[in-house]
Amino acid sequence: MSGIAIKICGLKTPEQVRAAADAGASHVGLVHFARSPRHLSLEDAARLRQAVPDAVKPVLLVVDMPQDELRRACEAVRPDVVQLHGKETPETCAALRDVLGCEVWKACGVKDRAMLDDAQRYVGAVDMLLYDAPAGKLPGGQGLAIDWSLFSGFKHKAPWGLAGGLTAQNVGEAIRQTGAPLVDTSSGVESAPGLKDIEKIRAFCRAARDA
Ligand SMILES: O=C(O)c1ccccc1N[C@@H]1O[C@H](COP(=O)(O)O)[C@@H](O)[C@H]1O
Repeated sequence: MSGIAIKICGLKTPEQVRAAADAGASHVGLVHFARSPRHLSLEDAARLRQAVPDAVKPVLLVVDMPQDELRRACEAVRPDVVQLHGKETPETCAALRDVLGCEVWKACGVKDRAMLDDAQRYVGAVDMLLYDAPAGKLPGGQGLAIDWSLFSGFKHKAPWGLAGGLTAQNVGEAIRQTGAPLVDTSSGVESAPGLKDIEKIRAFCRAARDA
C-alpha cells in the first residue's frame, strides 16, 4: 500500500466525513465560498469539523477572503489547513501563514509550462502548492483535469499536490505520470454538483492507494 495523501473536498455531512476517513483520506475539505454548490456557512463548517477524526486533517477552503475575516473563520472552524483558491498573492499568503497558526496551501491554476513556472513564486510563502486547472466560471471544483505531462521532468522545490478532474478511473494514471504525493478531488466523487457519493469516495481512495 502506498503512503499517498488523499484529500476529499466539499464534504457536507458527518456520514461523508466518516466514509472518507474510513476509506483512508488524510484530509477532508470544507468549502466556504458562497458561489460553490459545496458551500458551508461557518457555523455548519465548525459543526462538521467536530466530526473529523484526529487522524484526518480538516482543510478550510476559501477564495480571496480578507485577512481579518479569515482569522475569525479559523478561530471558529479550527482547521489544520487553509486552502486559498483565489487570486491571493505570495505576499498575502505569507502574511496569512504568519497569523493563522495553521498550514496554508495555495491552489495554482496551470495549463502550460509557463503557468507552472509562474506558480513557483509561492515557494517559501506557503506550506504546499496545489496544482489545479485554471479558473473558469468558478475558481475550482470544475472537474477539469490538468495536462499531467507538464510535470514530466519538473523539479519541485516545495511540497505539492495534484487536483483537477481526478476520479477513481484516472487517479492511478495521474499518480503514475506525475508522481504526485497528494491527490485532491471534489466533483470526481459526486453524483451531481455538491452531492457526494460514498461509493465513489471509497473507489477513489482505493484507486489512489493502489497506484
Ligand atoms: O469545490 C468547489 O466548489 C470549489 C470552489 C471554489 C474553489 C475551489 C473548489 N474546489 C477545489 O477545486 C479543486 C478541483 O476540484 P475538482 O476535483 O476538479 O472538482 C479541488 O482542490 C477542490 O477542492
